Formats: sequence, structure tokens, C-alpha cells
Amino acid sequence: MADTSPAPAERSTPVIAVRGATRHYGAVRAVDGVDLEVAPGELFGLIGHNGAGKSTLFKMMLGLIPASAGDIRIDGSPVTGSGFRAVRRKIGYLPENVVLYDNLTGLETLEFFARLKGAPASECGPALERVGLTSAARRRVREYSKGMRQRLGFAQALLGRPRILFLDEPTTGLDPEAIREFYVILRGLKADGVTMILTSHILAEIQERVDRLAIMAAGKIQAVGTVQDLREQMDLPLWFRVRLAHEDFHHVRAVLGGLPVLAIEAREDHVAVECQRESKMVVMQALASLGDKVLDLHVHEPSLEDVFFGFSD
Ligand SMILES: Nc1ncnc2c1ncn2[C@@H]1O[C@H](COP(=O)(O)OP(=O)(O)OP(=O)(O)O)[C@@H](O)[C@H]1O
Repeated sequence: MADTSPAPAERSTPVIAVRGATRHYGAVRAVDGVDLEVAPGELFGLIGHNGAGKSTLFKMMLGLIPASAGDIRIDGSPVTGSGFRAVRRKIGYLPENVVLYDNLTGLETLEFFARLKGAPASECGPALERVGLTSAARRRVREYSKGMRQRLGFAQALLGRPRILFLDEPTTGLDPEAIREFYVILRGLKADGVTMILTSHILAEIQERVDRLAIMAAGKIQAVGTVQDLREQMDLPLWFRVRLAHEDFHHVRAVLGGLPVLAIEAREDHVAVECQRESKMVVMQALASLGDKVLDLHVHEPSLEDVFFGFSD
């Protein structure tokens, strides 16, 4: 069969390409030799403790803070060069602390940002609708809740139909329903081919939603890949939750005897069996051999939080 996959050069041309990016503030290495690539249409997550360097890296990637060293290109254009002006028009940015004017209404706020960006005013109403603020469009921002302000900030980032979105902690202050709606919007943007990079502290929230992510600590990228890649790199153990028909815990012990398990523990209504990833199938087969003595079997993979603490501590 003919290979219809893109040529390597085409496939590997990143929208965001960061090489050796460094930013020092006196003795503080806020960003320290970062290499990072984000592919076209990718939804990429950047996670890290407070002070890890995420916001500084974001601002460097946007050309808002000059790098002490390194090379940063967006859509092939260096962020410090004159050619970046044209690229900037394709970018939407939601800063960590979006500055809003309390005396303006939501609609006036967007009209103000639209003028700054050179985007048509006709986009403002639909942008407010997209983030669920239509009914609050004529209320002053001073009356907005934290979550409403955050949605308004997101709406301004969408003005000008950006092809690349930088979202710094976009879900701060949003309730669970608003977070879900926010990711529905991101999925729609992704379907349109928009490239996105976002930061978050809520690991459970981004674990199922980003294509790839990077863990940043002390200004450096500690690990990058899919959540599954990171689990494998970390080589954290996984565990089985085994629910038995009767309390015949000794059957589990017997069937696992001699196998490379790390722990077997009887808990309230189940038995927990811990093993390394490479032993997963042999342990599973042994447990399955118990037949109808087993009522239920569940495999628990390490969460992104487990992985994160493994890499960033
Ligand atoms: N203008 C500045 N002057 C001096 N130090 C700075 C400046 N901006 C950032 N830093 C330092 O750089 C480091 C990285 O900060 P940064 O805001 O990028 O982290 P972050 O990962 O975005 O943190 P958070 O999750 O808390 O937003 C911190 O030690 C911070 O104190």
C-alpha cells in the first residue's frame, strides 16, 4: 500500500519552536535552557509548581520578554524579528492576570480589545456568546464574578480568529461546568486546526485533555510527552483493585506466588495488588485464572499527579 503520511520535513515543522531559551533575573534562572516544540493543531499543556517559569516562558514565546539566550520561533518567525508583527496577528493570548477596566461593560471591553488587535467589532458579540456571557454583555466588569472576568479574558483572546492560542491558567476561577464548557470550546478550535498551549495547576483537569504536555521545574523542562509517555518514563508502579466473591484472600496470594508483585494488601472490600508495568500482563493473567472467584478487576494507572511529583520534586 502507498504511504500517504506526510514527508518527515512537513510533519516535523513545529508552530512553536524553542531552543535553549534562557531568562535570568539576577541570580534567578526563571527559564533555563528550555527546548520545546508544539506541532500544528496540537493542544499542549505546560505544568509546574508556582515559580517554575511557565509565565516567563509564555511571555518569551510571545516576544514580550527578551530572552537572555536562545532562539524562539513562532510559525518559523523569530519572536524578536520585524517579521513577527505579521505572525502576532495570528496569536491570541490570555495572560495569567488579564487587565480589565472595571468601568467598561463586557461588550465595550471586547470592542476595546478588538480595536487594539485590528479585529472587526462584529466579532465581539459572537465571542461573548461563545464564552457564555451574552446576558452580561451590558453589565460593567466591576460587577463580574472572578469566573466571568476569566471568561471575558478568554473571549478577548479569541478575537481576530487566532491560529495559535497561548492560555496562561485559563481555568482559574471557573466552576466545574465552566471548565467543561471551556474544553468543549478548545476541542472546537482544535478541530479547526488551531494550535494551543496552556498552563494549569489542575493536573486531573488537563490529564485527559491535552495531546502532550511538558513538566517544568526550576526553569527547566523535566519531561515532555503524552501522559502515557511520562508514566512510562517515570516507570511508576500500577495496581490492581481485585474484588473477590468471598473473602478468600489466600487464593490471590497463592496464585501470585513467585510472580514479581510489589505488594498484596487486603482492604475493606477489595485486594490491592501492586506491580511494575512490565509485570502487568503476567499478574493480570494470574488474577484472571481465579475465574469466578473474582467479581471485578480494575487496573489503576499512576495519575498525572503521581507522575508530576515524581518529576518535579
Ligand atoms: N520581573 C521579574 N523580576 C524578577 N524575578 C522574576 C520576574 N518575573 C519572574 N521572576 C521569577 O522567575 C521565576 C519564575 O516565575 P514565573 O512567574 O515564570 O513562574 P510560574 O511558573 O508562571 O509561576 P506561577 O505558577 O506561580 O504563576 C520565579 O522565581 C519568579 O520570582
